[in-house]
Amino acid sequence: MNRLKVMVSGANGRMGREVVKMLKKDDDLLYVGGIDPIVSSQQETDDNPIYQRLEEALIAEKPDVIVDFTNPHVVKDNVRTAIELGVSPVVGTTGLTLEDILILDKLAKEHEIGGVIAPNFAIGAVLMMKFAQTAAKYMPNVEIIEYHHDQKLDAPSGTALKTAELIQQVRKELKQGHPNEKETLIGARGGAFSGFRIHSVRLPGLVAHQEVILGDLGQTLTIRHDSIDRESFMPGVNLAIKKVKSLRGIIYGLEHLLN
Ligand SMILES: NC(=O)C1=CN([C@@H]2O[C@H](COP(=O)(O)OP(=O)(O)OC[C@H]3O[C@@H](n4cnc5c(N)ncnc54)[C@H](OP(=O)(O)O)[C@@H]3O)[C@@H](O)[C@H]2O)C=CC1
Ligand SMILES: O=C(O)C1=N[C@H](C(=O)O)C[C@H](O)C1
Repeated sequence: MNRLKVMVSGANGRMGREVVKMLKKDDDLLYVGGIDPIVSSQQETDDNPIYQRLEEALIAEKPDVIVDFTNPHVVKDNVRTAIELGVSPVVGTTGLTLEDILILDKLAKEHEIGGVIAPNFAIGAVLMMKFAQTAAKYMPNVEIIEYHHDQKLDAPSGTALKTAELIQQVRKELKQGHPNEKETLIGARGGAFSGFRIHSVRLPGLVAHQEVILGDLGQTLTIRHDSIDRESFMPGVNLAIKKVKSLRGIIYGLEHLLN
C-alpha cells in the first residue's frame, strides 16, 4: 500500500516537532520534510529536508497532505497556496476567522480538495466544547476562562472562540452581569462575545487549559479540560491526516470526523 506523503509547516515549532515525531512512528504515513523560516540542523537530514518557502517545498516533494502549525499571520496564505497546488491542508493553527474559513472552503471546493481546520485536536477538548454547548442550552449564564503558556500569540484562543460559537448557537440571548456594571480597570471583565465573556490567562508553566463556568440560582457548573502535554493533540492530527483525502471542501472542527 502507498504511504500517504505528509509535510509539516512550522516543523521546528512546539507543535511541529511533536507532529514530526508522530509521523515517523506511523508506518502508514511518510514524512517527506518540513517548512520553517529557520532551518535547524538537528531536524534536517537528507531524507527530511527543511524548506524555507512553502511553494518551493510543495512543488519539490509533492506531498498528499500538509499539516500547518505556524502562526495566525501566515496561516491563511499557507492554506491558499496548498489548495492551489492540489495538496490537502490539515490545519491546527488558530487565528482564522469564520469568514476566512468560508473563503478557503470555496477555494477547496473549486479545486476538488478536502481540508481540515481544527482549533483543538485533543479529544477531551472536543468533548468539553460539546458538553459546554449542551449545558448552555439549560444554563445561559456562562463565562469562558482559557489558560495558556505565555508564548501564545493569539487571544482569546481558537478553542475559546469555537466554544463561544457553539454556545451562541443554542443559548437564549442574554446580556450578563449588572446593567450598570462599570469597569474601573479596562479589560477586567474580559472580552465580550454575544452577551457573555471570555477571559485569557497567559503564564509560564501552563500548556493549554479551559474552563467553562455556568451559573444559576444557588449553583454553578464547571466543565474543565487540561492538555498537560502536546502529545494530547496527536491522535486527532493523525485521524485528520488519514481522513482528509476523502473530503471535499473544508471542515471546521475535529468533531465532524468523529463517529
Ligand atoms: N489545533 C490544535 O490542537 C492546536 C493548535 N495550536 C496552534 O498552533 C499554532 C502553532 O503553535 P506552536 O507550535 O505552539 O507555535 P510555535 O511558535 O512554537 O511554532 C510555530 C512555528 O512556525 C514557524 N513559522 C512561522 N512562519 C512560518 C511560515 N510562513 N512557514 C512555515 N513555518 C513558519 C515558526 O518559526 P519562527 O519561530 O522562526 O517564526 C515556528 O517554528 C498556534 O496558532 C497555536 O494556537 C497549538 C496547539 C494545539
Ligand atoms: O497555542 C496553543 O498552545 C494552543 N492553541 C490552540 C488554541 O488556540 O485553542 C489549541 C490549544 O489550546 C493549544
